[in-house]
Amino acid sequence: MTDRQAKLRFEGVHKSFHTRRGEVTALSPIDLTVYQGDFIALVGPSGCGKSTLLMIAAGLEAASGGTVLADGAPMREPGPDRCVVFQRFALFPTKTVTGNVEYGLRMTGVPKAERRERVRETLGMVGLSAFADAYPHELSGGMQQRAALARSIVMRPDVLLMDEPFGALDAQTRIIMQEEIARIARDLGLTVLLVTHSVEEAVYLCNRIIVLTARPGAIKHEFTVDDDWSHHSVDEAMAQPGFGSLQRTVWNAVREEITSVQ
Ligand SMILES: Nc1ncnc2c1ncn2[C@@H]1O[C@H](COP(=O)(O)OP(=O)(O)OP(=O)(O)O)[C@@H](O)[C@H]1O
Repeated sequence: MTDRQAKLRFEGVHKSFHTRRGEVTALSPIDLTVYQGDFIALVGPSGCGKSTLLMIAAGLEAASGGTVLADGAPMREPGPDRCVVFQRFALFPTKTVTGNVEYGLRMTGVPKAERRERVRETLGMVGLSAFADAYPHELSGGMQQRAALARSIVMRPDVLLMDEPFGALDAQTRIIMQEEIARIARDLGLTVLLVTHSVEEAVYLCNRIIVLTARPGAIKHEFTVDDDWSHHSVDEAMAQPGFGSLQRTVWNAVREEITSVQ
């Protein structure tokens, strides 16, 4: 039991797609509660429904059944309380970094002076202050992903949904971004649901790791991460014996599912 507030709750949520080749069941009924301050990873074999669950949480995909509750109320559509960061940066190419980051605030009617202040503060947080007037094509991949992250966190979402957010980045940039999202999540007290293929990333960033079975995805096992590794740098954390042993345990659970369909 916990007295932390439930920000997002999946109750018997399942999903099938009707395709030309017949019905594809992506998700078996999922029961999962995301509490305030959780940093949860969804890991599992390719095609097990991780992104589908995230899209349902975002309101960008409809569940075939079950209920999703956002802050206790049934949720049916996208809202500024649940922002998504995708693997591909998805910035507006014709808007500057400032224009991109302030877009959601503008759409929700935040007055100009407050918008400018919040954008300034957020760009500082993600290390992009010097690039406020740059256009996406003038930025590196890592900087574009910082801008995409800024565009989400400027909204102070109840739940930040991230789908392989560092998957398109080079290995070095990825490590730096992992350390930065850990710091930002801590500073802002964010609640995060993260889809990742990297068990290492999950152990480093998360307090809960949900392993899904091969498709149709069901919850196979939930691991609790007792140590907050994200206070260390990634290389320091990985050097600790407890980190490696949890990483191996989680990976074995994922591997079991991958090999079950081979
Ligand atoms: N729009 C769609 N129409 C038809 N089938 C879909 C659609 N979206 C997803 N699927 C199917 O649902 C299943 C789950 O897909 P999903 O992308 O959620 O998996 P995933 O675990 O995120 O995969 P990966 O790790 O490879 O990104 C797959 O079999 C996929 O082909």
